[in-house]
Amino acid sequence: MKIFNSSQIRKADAYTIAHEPVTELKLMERAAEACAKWLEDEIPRETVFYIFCGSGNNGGDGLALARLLCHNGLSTHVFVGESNEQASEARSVNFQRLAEHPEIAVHQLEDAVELDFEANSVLVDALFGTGLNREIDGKYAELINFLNELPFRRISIDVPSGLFADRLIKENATVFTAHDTLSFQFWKQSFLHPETGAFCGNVHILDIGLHKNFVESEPSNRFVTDDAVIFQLYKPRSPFTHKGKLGKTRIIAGSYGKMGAAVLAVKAAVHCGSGLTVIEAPECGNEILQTSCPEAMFELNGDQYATAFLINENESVGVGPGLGTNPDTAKAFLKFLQDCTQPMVIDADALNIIASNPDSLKMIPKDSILTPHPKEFERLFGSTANSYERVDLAQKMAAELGVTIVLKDHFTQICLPDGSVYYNTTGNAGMAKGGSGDVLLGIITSLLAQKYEPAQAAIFGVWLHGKAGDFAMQKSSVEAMLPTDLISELGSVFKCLSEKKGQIH
Ligand SMILES: NC(=O)C1=CN([C@@H]2O[C@H](COP(=O)(O)OP(=O)(O)OC[C@H]3O[C@@H](n4cnc5c(N)ncnc54)[C@H](OP(=O)(O)O)[C@@H]3O)[C@@H](O)[C@H]2O)[C@@H](O)CC1
Ligand SMILES: Nc1ncnc2c1ncn2[C@@H]1O[C@H](COP(=O)(O)OP(=O)(O)O)[C@@H](O)[C@H]1O
Ligand SMILES: [K+]
Repeated sequence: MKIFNSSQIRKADAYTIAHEPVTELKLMERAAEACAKWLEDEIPRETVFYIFCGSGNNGGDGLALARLLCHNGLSTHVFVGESNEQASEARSVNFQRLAEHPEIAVHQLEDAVELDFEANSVLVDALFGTGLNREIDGKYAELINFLNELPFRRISIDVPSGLFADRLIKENATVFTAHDTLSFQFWKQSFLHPETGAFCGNVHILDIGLHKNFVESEPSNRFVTDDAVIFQLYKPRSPFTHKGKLGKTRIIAGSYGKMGAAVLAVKAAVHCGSGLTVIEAPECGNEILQTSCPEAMFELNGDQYATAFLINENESVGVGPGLGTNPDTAKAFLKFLQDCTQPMVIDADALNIIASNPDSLKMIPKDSILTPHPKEFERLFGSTANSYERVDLAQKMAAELGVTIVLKDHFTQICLPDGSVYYNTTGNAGMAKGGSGDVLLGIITSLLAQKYEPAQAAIFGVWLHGKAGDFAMQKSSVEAMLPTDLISELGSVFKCLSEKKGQIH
């Protein structure tokens, strides 16, 4: 799914109105219908809805929503400002149509502070959407601050009021803090970054049928990895395959005291379908690795830490978890980096060694995949003021170096050598536990061995990793789930994928 900025979203709207054709009023009705359906499916019927409507079309959505909810027998209050006369025609018509339902209580926005809210209230924010053009202050800020303190579920229509669709806000800016955001047609960039996404709660993208021709032809180099992308990438196994056709994965990981990282990476590689898997590690890991993952072959690269790296053609290499940064390991790794020509997956201490030897950046084989967390990224490429600038820098560096950079985050960003960026939306806070990144390295390297193109392996691997995390969370909790559970859940994720792919073809 493409990510569009505010002006592109306005163009999508206008294009749909002109080419479907459909009136602005009808499009607003579609948006309100989609919200009403979501609310009726998800929220108990005995709820009282309080809908706060601004002066633009976001407010118009709120007014239409109030009418639809009331029409379906739900208890509804709306709040409007004084400036209804400046509104668009579609919003004005929806304001007038409130009269069809005299049971809808209509209040002034400033009266909210005096109101006795019912115990079973839900607050709906239709104050500002993609038309926000400055920070919120004055009366609107007071109202939003008041609503944010009330002990009720809060739901935003299209965008939490106070957030811009496509840029950062100032620290301490006033923003409606939503538990859920019902947004139209596209993910907005601000939902995907921690500084702004934290205001959105759970995001639900509702289809309102914006014109397909516009979506296809309008350029964007930012995407969200959606199910359509994944179904296209996933290659089901041929029944006639054999292990020799499913690639050889080499995981180079582990040192004394950090052998768990190697165990997690190699197990993830095996569970992700690698035909043959080798774990290259120091002697101190031999017994641990052979016992915990008998499916993998063991090859020695040192005593307590790696001092030599083996190069084998026709293998896909994933290097770094638990490797350590002993000077002998660093020296051997840099030589290996220089001698290798095949794309590889580079994580953790291997990235730290590169960061300490900046000249080695240009030795990274083209099409390799780097998987830094934010701190590792900073060590490699320098600090940035915020996550928006960080993804811009990652996008630039990926293109300059001809590599894929997997910038690990809540919504991990996969920056490809062609300059495009894919945001991943699977995964959850239960994965914020040492070892989750080691699992990711194993998954991506395994896919690379199975002849997924590097960019595909990165996009698909990050999605699989997050999806396995979501399955693990359902069975356990964000607190208790383990990186090991991600590996166990890979089976269920592939099962779902192959069943769904079977239904499509
Ligand atoms: N695109 C689509 O596909 C569809 C879009 N739809 C909906 O339309 C929404 C976009 O509507 P929109 O363009 O009318 O803008 P919106 O966000 O309601 O606010 C603009 C108003 O706010 C004002 N204003 C701005 N900042 C302010 C501030 N800080 N403090 C105070 N005032 C401020 C500004 O007035 P100004 O003061 O600048 O003259 C203007 O009057 C979109 O989010 C979605 O919900 C659906 O109906 C159908 C499909
Ligand atoms: N809050 C979160 N939401 C979604 N994914 C997360 C979250 N926290 C961590 N992750 C994922 O878990 C992994 C952690 O990687 P990393 O920091 O390298 O861990 P480690 O090196 O300890 O194994 C990344 O893939 C990251 O995207
Ligand atoms: K809103």
